Amino acid sequence: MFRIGQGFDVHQLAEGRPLIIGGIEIPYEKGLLGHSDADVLLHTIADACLGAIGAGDIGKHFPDTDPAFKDADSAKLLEHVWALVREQGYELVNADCTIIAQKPKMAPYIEQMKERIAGLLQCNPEQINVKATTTEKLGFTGRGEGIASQAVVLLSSMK
Ligand SMILES: Nc1ccn([C@@H]2O[C@H](COP(=O)(O)O)[C@@H](O)[C@H]2O)c(=O)n1
Ligand SMILES: C[C@@]1(CO)OP(=O)(O)OP(=O)(O)OC[C@H]1O
Repeated sequence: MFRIGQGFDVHQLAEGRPLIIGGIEIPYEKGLLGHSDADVLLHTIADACLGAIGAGDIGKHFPDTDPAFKDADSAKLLEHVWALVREQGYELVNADCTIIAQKPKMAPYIEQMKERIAGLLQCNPEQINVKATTTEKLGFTGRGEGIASQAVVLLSSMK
């Protein structure tokens, strides 16, 4: 049996924060603001996984009102979500993700992100695709006010 899920997330860019996307720290003048480390890409993958198993969203599992998740490492949150997926007997077919950011250039970091995500989802980097696009300077992403991300995951049942 196959199950599909999708995720979408946005975080604001702010000074004085590290920019962490896909579990990788990217050198940049600003970072993403959130209750956690605000890793917008890992959040969308977690949401897509939760969607695929019909388990709600990351806000339900890791409320932003809970001090336990203040400055949380999103890689740990995704590992927890992935354990739920595995408990239900699913494995990853593939994940396809898009980072929507005017700046900085993501291309130099894409391979590292794929490897990090594959490690978290216990699969091969070939099963993970990460893309990036600008919005041609249009909208909040185009003005550099924030970064968005979306992801689709396909799971298959091992039963
Ligand atoms: N933050 C970004 C945005 C884009 N890229 C790469 O540039 C290509 C062209 O982007 P357009 O928005 O002009 O289509 C895109 O396909 C990515 O390869 C990037 O690395 N980082
Ligand atoms: C990850 C959590 C929890 O620390 O907080 P944020 O980093 O603010 O992220 P968001 O995508 O807004 O929602 C999920 C959260 O509850």
